[in-house]
Amino acid sequence: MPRKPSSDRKPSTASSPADTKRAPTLASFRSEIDRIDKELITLLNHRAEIALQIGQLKQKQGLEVWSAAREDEVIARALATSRGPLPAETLRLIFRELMSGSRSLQRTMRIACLGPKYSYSHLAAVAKFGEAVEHVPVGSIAAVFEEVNRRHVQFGIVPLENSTDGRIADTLDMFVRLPGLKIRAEIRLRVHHCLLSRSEWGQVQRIYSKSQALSQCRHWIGKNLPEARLIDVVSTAAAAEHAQREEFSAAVASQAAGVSYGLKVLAANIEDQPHNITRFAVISERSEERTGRDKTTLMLRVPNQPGGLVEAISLFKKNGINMTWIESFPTSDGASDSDPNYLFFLDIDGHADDEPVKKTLDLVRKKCERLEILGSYPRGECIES
Ligand SMILES: C=C(O[C@@H]1C=C(C(=O)O)C=C[C@H]1O)C(=O)O
Repeated sequence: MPRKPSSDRKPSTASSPADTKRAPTLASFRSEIDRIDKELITLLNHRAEIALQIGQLKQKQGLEVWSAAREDEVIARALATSRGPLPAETLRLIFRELMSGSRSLQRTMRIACLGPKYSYSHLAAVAKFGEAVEHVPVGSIAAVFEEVNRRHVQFGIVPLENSTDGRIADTLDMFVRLPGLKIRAEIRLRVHHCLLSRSEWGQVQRIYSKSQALSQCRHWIGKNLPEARLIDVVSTAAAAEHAQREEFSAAVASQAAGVSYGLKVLAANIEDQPHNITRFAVISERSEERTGRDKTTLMLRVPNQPGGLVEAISLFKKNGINMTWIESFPTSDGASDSDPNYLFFLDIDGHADDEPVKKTLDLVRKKCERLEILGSYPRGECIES
């Protein structure tokens, strides 16, 4: 049985420093904080016990412990309820870890991402799942998909697209290869790059990073370090490792990677566009339930003939369904030497179980040679890295 919340006692005002005739002292303020902390701990544990019971119920019903939709709702409500003075970001972090810790009482979730730790994929994983999970850094985006597919982990984090630099081909390619994996949630992470090094600015001869990060900073680098050699490595965190090992080299990576590898921040916020957002997908074996504020990602191939694409996607317009993303992706799927083929990746508003979306997808399917629903999931808010 869950314990009753500590007591019905209202936050005591009688004993508050303001009501005593004497001026409040440091000691009296601190004893008030000690009393509040005690109540908070009782309430936090009471909350965790209830979450544990919800987890047991879910297990009986064959549901998963983690619910992206519910966690978004809890955080949104906490932020809407708060009248300050705590910053919204602080509250968000507190609730994120509270839910992460509650989940871990039932099972340690394993989350794969492109590593090493402190890559942006890892930061996105922490932003979504908190710290009380086992982060499993792997060597490539393909390996993230494979880890989920082999059930070595429950979830994987993969980048889909960046607002400055466009789609991430390695991710789209893996959806072509393993279309059975579903997008379960999205994470929109505001990415701020730093130039990190153990050497001084004037000594930097080589800059390591992932190709997308170098591309997002290319004007800044061209202007400020025009002579440096740019070297593409598997991830931004791997770049920080190089910069730690080698003198006269630098990395473009997150500030957190700089702290972790003991590097100096030679310059911060070096991304060319201040609005630099990477959209990550949480992939798993199943889709998320409806929330009423969902989107759906599709992968389709249309006949290679005049109007093939228009005939399929005009059905969204006809049925009042908003399309928010489209990417064409060359593929060997269904292609021959004389007849190259393209797959299209699309995002539409709504959940595949919403009646109007379902009906429209049935019509779209008839116009396609192939249509995969890669997942329906709640629209993600933008989170700071
Ligand atoms: C308790 C639940 O399970 C998990 C824990 C949550 C929490 O601590 O509030 C919220 C969503 C789930 O990820 C639930 O679904 O309500």
